[in-house]
Formats: sequence, structure tokens, C-alpha cells
Amino acid sequence: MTGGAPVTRFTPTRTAALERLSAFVPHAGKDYAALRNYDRGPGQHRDVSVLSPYIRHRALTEAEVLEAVLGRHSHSAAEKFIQEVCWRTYWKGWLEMRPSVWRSYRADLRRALDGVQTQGGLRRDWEAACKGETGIECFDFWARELVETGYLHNHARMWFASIWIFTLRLPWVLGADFFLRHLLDGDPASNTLSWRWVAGVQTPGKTYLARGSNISKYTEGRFRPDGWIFANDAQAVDAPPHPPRMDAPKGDAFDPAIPTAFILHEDDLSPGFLVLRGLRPLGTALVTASDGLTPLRMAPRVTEFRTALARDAASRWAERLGPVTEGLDCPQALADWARALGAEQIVTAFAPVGPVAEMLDEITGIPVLRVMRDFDATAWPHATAGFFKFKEKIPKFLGQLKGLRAA
Ligand SMILES: Cc1cc2nc3c(=O)[nH]c(=O)nc-3n(C[C@H](O)[C@H](O)[C@H](O)COP(=O)(O)OP(=O)(O)OC[C@H]3O[C@@H](n4cnc5c(N)ncnc54)[C@H](O)[C@@H]3O)c2cc1C
Repeated sequence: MTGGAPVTRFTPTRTAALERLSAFVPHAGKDYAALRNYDRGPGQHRDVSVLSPYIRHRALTEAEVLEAVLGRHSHSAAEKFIQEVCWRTYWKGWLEMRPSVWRSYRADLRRALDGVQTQGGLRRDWEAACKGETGIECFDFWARELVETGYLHNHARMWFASIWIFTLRLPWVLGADFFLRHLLDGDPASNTLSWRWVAGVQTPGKTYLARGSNISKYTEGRFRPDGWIFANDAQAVDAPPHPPRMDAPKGDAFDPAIPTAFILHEDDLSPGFLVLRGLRPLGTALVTASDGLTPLRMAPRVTEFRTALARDAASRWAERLGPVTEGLDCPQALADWARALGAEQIVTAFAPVGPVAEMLDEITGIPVLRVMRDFDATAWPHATAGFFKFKEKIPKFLGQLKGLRAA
């Protein structure tokens, strides 16, 4: 066996994440560069890190993962892995500067779901795709793997999205929503922008077309799809041009001497950087807002994982957080809770575009200070164009990692 231990189970603790990280780090160099495209199937994903459900919620931060890898490998040996970690950073920065892309996705999704209600053919095809009953063996397998494990290999995500859009001719937003409901790492930036990329919307005109030979090779013959199932040509999906780019967010500073209520939310479950900046809250609210990712029902596996991971973070930091309150699931309830504590400000880690940020934006009557990590503040403003330009800046981000300890 060449990679880390084969896994697809996700224990919702930082300890489990750290164990997985340390088992994977030795393989993050040339093994990863050579083998990362192989999808060996559920329980066999040994050539990739399978860390994304933890990194997505910042039970592990990108900075921590990069530091661990650079503690073992040179930059050039681990270049490929480092770049993949930075794809997440890039997507987040890109969406932060064009937040209307997320709002447009949601509006298009609502329209597509109306279509599902009113058009029998669309409903039938959408249901067959989500249940893994299309008759396309590999696609059906991945649909079930996703629902049963909450994870898919990156290559399977690309093939799946391509077949969804160009073979089944289903709206890409319905596929993105299917992913968000079931992926443990489901995330507005990486998911929306990756689906847009496959559809030829993100890099206008450049689509990703799945090929049978590529699937056979990288599944080591587990699937040998016939050529006929694939579209020969992928016309980019029609979409408006990218919206104008806004400035990257800067985040807020906070005065630890002011009585503070703290929101620990699912987009950043490592509050150590705030404790280091003097955070001593009167109390903490634990917020998960994943239900806001979809108009449909989130998979219980996903909400359970996120709730457990958030509780794990709260229990790790119990001595620093004051009394912890759960179940405050609307802006008004959060504002009332903070005031009842005697707080004059709410402090929280910056939440990127998505339901948590939307909830924070609606809190009124008490200042909400969203504190950014130095890593994000440094990297996000560089997501101005394509990843190629962004990745040239990676050495600069890595140069600043020293001292940016996160947990
Ligand atoms: C259609 C589609 C939808 C996707 N939806 C999501 C999503 O909702 N959430 C999500 O986290 N990722 C998404 N990805 C990106 C990528 O597939 C996953 O991050 C990756 O497969 C996670 O597995 P891993 O941890 O084993 O990755 P590894 O190969 O071990 O990579 C290490 C880390 O780098 C980051 N990373 C790797 N590839 C990417 C990428 N292409 N984009 C962003 N970050 C990356 C992740 O944090 C990952 O944990 C999507 C990709 C596609 C093609």
C-alpha cells in the first residue's frame, strides 16, 4: 500500500482529524503527486488525505495542514498537495469578492426546483440521478457512495458533475444542491465554483468533459463505461458574465476589555486564534446553520457530523468559553442571548459567504465583530483572476505561516 490508511469514516473530533493528518503527512509528497487522481472506491481512498470534512469546518485550518506538511517535505516535493489545499483558499477568496454569485446560484436553484415540481420529465430524471438509478453504472455508484458515506474523491466529483450536466442534461444547480445536501465537506465556495467550472461558467467557455478511458484508468477498471454514454461535445452552459469584483473583506478588530459574547460557528471551529487575541467571553453560542445551504432537507448524516464537530470544539475550549448555549438558530435569538449575558459586543471568527454569514449579517442592536485570520487576510485578496495567477503567490503565503498558529 502506498498511501495513508484507507478511510471513509469520519469521527467528528479534532483528535481524529489530527490522527488522520499525521498518518497522511508522510504521503503528501511524491506519492500524492503521482497517485492522487486514482479513485479506488469507498473505504479505499488511500492516495488522498480525506481531510476535507475537517478542513471545511476548520477543525483543522489550511495553515495547520500546510505547516504539518512543510515540517516533513520540501515545498517542491509537496507542491501538488500544497496547491490543492490552496484551491480551497482561492475559491473562498474568489467568492468573497463576488458574493452575488452565491445569491444567483440560490435564485437559479429555486427556479430549477420549481421546474422539478411542475415538469414530470425533469422530476423523474432528477430523482433517478439522486437515487443512483440512471442505468449509468459508475454514475449510479457515485450517487450511492455520496449518500452512504458523505464523501467522494475529487475525480469522481468531476466525472459525476460532467455526466450530470452533459449526458443527463440536468441543470447544474440541481447537482450542486445534491452535493451540498450530502457532502460532509459541502461548502458554498468550493462546491458552487467547482460545479460552475465543470459547466464552463467559471472559466467561460471551458468545460470539463468526462471520458470513458479516463474513468477506466483512474478507477483501475472498476468501471469501464461505454463511449456512448458520454457527450462528445460539451457546450458551456449559458450564464451571465462574472459580476464586478468587490474589495476583499478586511474583518474587524475587537477590544477584549469590553464585555463580550462569543459565537462559535461551523465555518470556523478553531477559536484558539481569538483566545490568543484576548477573547474571554461571558458566554458562547454554538451555531450550525447548514440547513440554510439548501431549500430541501439536509442529509441527517451531515447535520449530525457538524453538530458533533462543533460540540467537540466547544468541549476542547470549555475553560475559555464561559457557559455554552446551543439552539439559538435565528439572529434575534442570538442578539437577545448576548444582551441577556450583559455583553456589549458579539465577537466571532469571520464567516465566509454562506448561511452563517447571512445569519450574522442580520443580527441587530449589538455590534458583531467578525475577526479574520491572518492567513485569509493575506491570501483572499489575491483571488482576483484564475488559480494560475493565485498560485504564484503561494510562496508568499507560506512565508507568512510562521507564527500563524491556529488551533
Ligand atoms: C463538482 C465538485 C464539487 C466539489 N464540492 C466541494 C465541496 O462542497 N467542498 C469541498 O471541500 N470541496 C469540494 N470539491 C473539491 C474537492 O473535490 C474536495 O475538496 C476533495 O476531493 C476533498 O478530498 P480530500 O480531502 O481527500 O482531498 P485531497 O486531495 O487530500 O486535498 C487536500 C485538501 O485540499 C483541498 N482541496 C483539494 N482539492 C480541492 C479542490 N478542487 N477545491 C477546493 N479544495 C480542494 C481540500 O481542503 C482537501 O481536503 C468539489 C470538487 C468538484 C469537482
